[in-house]
Amino acid sequence: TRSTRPQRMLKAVQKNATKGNPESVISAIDYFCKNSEWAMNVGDEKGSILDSVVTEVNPSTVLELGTYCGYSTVRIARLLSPGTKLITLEFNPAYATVARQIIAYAGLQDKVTQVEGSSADLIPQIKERFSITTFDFIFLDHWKDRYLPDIKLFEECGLLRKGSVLLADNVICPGAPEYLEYVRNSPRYESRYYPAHLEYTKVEDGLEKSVFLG
Ligand SMILES: CCNc1ncnc2c1ncn2[C@@H]1O[C@H](/C=C/CNC(=O)c2cc(-c3ccc(F)cc3)cc(O)c2O)[C@@H](O)[C@H]1O
Ligand SMILES: [Mg+2]
Repeated sequence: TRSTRPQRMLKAVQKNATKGNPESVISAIDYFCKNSEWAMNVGDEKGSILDSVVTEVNPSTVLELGTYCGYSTVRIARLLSPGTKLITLEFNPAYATVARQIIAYAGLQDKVTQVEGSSADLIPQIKERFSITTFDFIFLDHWKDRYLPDIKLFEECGLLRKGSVLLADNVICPGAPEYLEYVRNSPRYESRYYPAHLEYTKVEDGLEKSVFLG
């Protein structure tokens, strides 16, 4: 049977990137998406904004919702201080399998805890399963209509502390209007929009950074 796009992306990484070199893995995926097949990775332009926010926060505890093929997982994990781990949630086993191989090719498997399942089920289990009290940094890039319910779940489960930073992809395209309305109007968040473009296109998109105020 025909391969899937994630499988073709993995092949491109194995062919064009250098094992153990995260930068080359990122470049290989961006090259594949620009020259062969578009895919919904955060991409290089928004990825650079992601890098700058991660570097600024220098988090000890990180959560990513929506691993997909692991592109943003690699971008984040390569910037983490030694001993820091990132938890990434993905409920599609086929995507999780590709991501595992791409993260391993980058040599970052020791900095990443991949968890297979839905954020709705997993978020309430995180404290206990991973002995986490709160997250310093959360990257939201899963189903756009799940951003709002999941941020409310973070609040309910006590996973946010004063200063926790949430960064959401695609707040313009495809868009997350209810999420934006919430974080921009809630007195419990300080929000800022980073304008950019939809990955590998000229279409307007951007990232929303929201700091939990406690
Ligand atoms: C039930 C919600 N909980 C979840 N828990 C765990 N993993 C989840 C969850 N939702 C979705 N996922 C996974 O996250 C990924 C989904 C991401 C959804 N992203 C998008 O739809 C998206 C879509 C676009 C886009 C933009 C313009 C277009 F014309 C076409 C597509 C661009 C992006 O950057 C995107 O992130 C998949 O790997 C999916 O299996
Ligand atoms: Mg996205």
